[in-house]
Amino acid sequence: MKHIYFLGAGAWGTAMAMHASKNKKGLPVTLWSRSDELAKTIRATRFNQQYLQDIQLPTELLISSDWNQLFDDCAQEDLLFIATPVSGLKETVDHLLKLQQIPKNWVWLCKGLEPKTSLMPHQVIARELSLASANDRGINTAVLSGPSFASEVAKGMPCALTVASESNELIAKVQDALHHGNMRIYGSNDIVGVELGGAIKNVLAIATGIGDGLGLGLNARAALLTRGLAEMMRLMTAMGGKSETAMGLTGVGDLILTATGDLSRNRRVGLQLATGKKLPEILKDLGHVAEGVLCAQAVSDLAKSKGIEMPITHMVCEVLFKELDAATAVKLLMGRDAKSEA
Ligand SMILES: NC(=O)C1=CN([C@@H]2O[C@H](COP(=O)(O)OP(=O)(O)OC[C@H]3O[C@@H](n4cnc5c(N)ncnc54)[C@H](O)[C@@H]3O)[C@@H](O)[C@H]2O)C=CC1
Ligand SMILES: O=C(CO)COP(=O)(O)O
Repeated sequence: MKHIYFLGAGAWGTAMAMHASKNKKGLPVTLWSRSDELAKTIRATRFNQQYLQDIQLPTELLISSDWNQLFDDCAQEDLLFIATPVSGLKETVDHLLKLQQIPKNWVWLCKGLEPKTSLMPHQVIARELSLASANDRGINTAVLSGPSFASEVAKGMPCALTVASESNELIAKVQDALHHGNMRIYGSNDIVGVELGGAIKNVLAIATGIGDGLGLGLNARAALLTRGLAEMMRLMTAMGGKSETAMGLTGVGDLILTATGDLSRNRRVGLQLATGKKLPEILKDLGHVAEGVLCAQAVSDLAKSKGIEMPITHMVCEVLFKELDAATAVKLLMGRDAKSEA
């Protein structure tokens, strides 16, 4: 590996590129933005004020918006991180596959499902690779996830993440690139469990934000998180993931962080829904993606197609898309019939 690339200069791509640029081997790291203007501003000021306020970028981090020259000097064994939201995955992969020369190790950082198809990110990528007949281009893939607010990572605060892949070689490569300083990287082979944990915790963070915003109390919050975790585990195992993954960093770990930490965009959406503010206005003011809003329906549809009950997720969809008022949603959840906990 000679070079590390990050595609997508939002909060998370920027924070992770900053961390990677301090790698033990002194490998060059390039952060690519699709916006010429943002790339120019970051290069001139060393700040990405649009997505990561008041945090200075290290001088060694390279910034580019030149797609055509980005990989001119790349080697196949280089590491490429795709840091766009789920909505940018398809386009990014399609663009990559049109280039003559690209790194062959891809790791995505997004947390969600594709709307309408309910596909997990690894399935979206597999679909695009096979549509482009690119399966034989020897691309190795992995997902990196876990409890990690971008601003804390950008400030070098401690955090632990999980990389999941079928390739132990790629897991080791990602650990080599990122396991240093205040970041620990654990390995896993459970791609489905890791991806579903990341998507579902975002929906549950909206639910917890709603509950906290309505002032339902700490008992309610604990109940919501625990029953939400049960929903996560049910869908995960039905889709072939491991229940242990739900109990790890990318499951309960990220759920605790996102549902209870006010830095979470998804939680903030929930808090504002509880005040009666309308979704379009909330999203306009947020200035960032809230993946839980984009994937709640996809999670709910996937659960339905597998015959899995996810009442909290279903109620989040009703509040988000059917204008069900938040207090009524709570009443409906509390009014469900008594049942066994398992
Ligand atoms: N911000 C955080 O703390 C964390 C975010 N994530 C995940 O990482 C993903 C990205 O999140 P953020 O960077 O925080 O979002 P953000 O809203 O801060 O930035 C999104 C960035 O993606 C870019 N983008 C969107 N579509 C694109 C495309 N087709 N091609 C190239 N660039 C594109 C936008 O221009 C923008 O720069 C999300 O799935 C999120 O759930 C994961 C861990 C932590
Ligand atoms: O995924 C995250 C933390 O692990 C970020 O969560 P939000 O997108 O809700 O801010």
